[in-house]
Amino acid sequence: MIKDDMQYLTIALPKGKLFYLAKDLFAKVGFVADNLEEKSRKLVITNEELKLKFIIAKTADVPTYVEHGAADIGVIGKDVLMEAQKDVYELLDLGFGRCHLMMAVPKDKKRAKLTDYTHTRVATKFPNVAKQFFTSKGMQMEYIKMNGSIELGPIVGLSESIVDIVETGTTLRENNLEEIAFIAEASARLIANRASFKLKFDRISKLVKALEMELEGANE
Ligand SMILES: Nc1ncnc2c1ncn2[C@@H]1O[C@H](COP(=O)(O)OP(=O)(O)OP(=O)(O)O)[C@@H](O)[C@H]1O
Ligand SMILES: O=P(O)(O)OC[C@H]1O[C@H](OP(=O)(O)OP(=O)(O)O)[C@H](O)[C@@H]1O
Repeated sequence: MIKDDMQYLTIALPKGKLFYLAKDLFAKVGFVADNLEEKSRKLVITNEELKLKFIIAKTADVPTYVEHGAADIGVIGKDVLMEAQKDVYELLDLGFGRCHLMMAVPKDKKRAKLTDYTHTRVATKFPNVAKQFFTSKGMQMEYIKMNGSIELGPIVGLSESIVDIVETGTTLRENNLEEIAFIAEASARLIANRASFKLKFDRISKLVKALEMELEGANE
């Protein structure tokens, strides 16, 4: 059983926005499996011939699967990876899922400078990233962990600000919020389990090279 698993390469794909982008990129380098769909109720999809297993995972759990070796490699947004603080290798920037982490506040309650928000409440899905950012600015904050619709926080009086990702800026605009501090760029990354990277080095490094070539081709 253990020997058999050794031959397989297990890939964790996140449900949600990155799923089909990741699936399509893997398909371009020949990493495919029948019936690999985001909504599949079968959560492990195997291609026996290619010795591949795809795990369909909840976004925030991908770094956990990879850190523990339940998956050899995985695809995850840099934002979630920064927040998860897991001991994994980050192998490649896959270029899609581009967005950035930032702090935003209600337009009509904007304070003169960033440090004027010290000791206020910040609603976020990313408390670790937020804390690192505010600590680097010498600011102590109260963190309120949310799981979605973060922009609601200041509207309903739960917090004075948010830390979240922005892509087009539409959600901020539609909720009368304004970005006041940039925190970090994010995009999808290929990550690997540390032991798998050594034990399956040939296979993983060939995959990384193939993906790099594919991404370079797409950028030309
Ligand atoms: N506009 C965007 N909104 C959300 N995520 C984006 C956006 N643009 C790029 N991304 C990237 O896509 C990743 C996955 O987003 P998605 O909304 O599918 O996950 P999630 O919100 O964590 O999942 P869930 O809905 O299960 O909580 C993000 O972590 C981020 O890296
Ligand atoms: O700048 P925009 O293009 O408007 O995108 C940013 C929005 O997208 C994400 O939410 P998501 O769609 O993942 O829903 P969620 O609020 O449930 O996390 C993020 O949390 C913002 O709310």
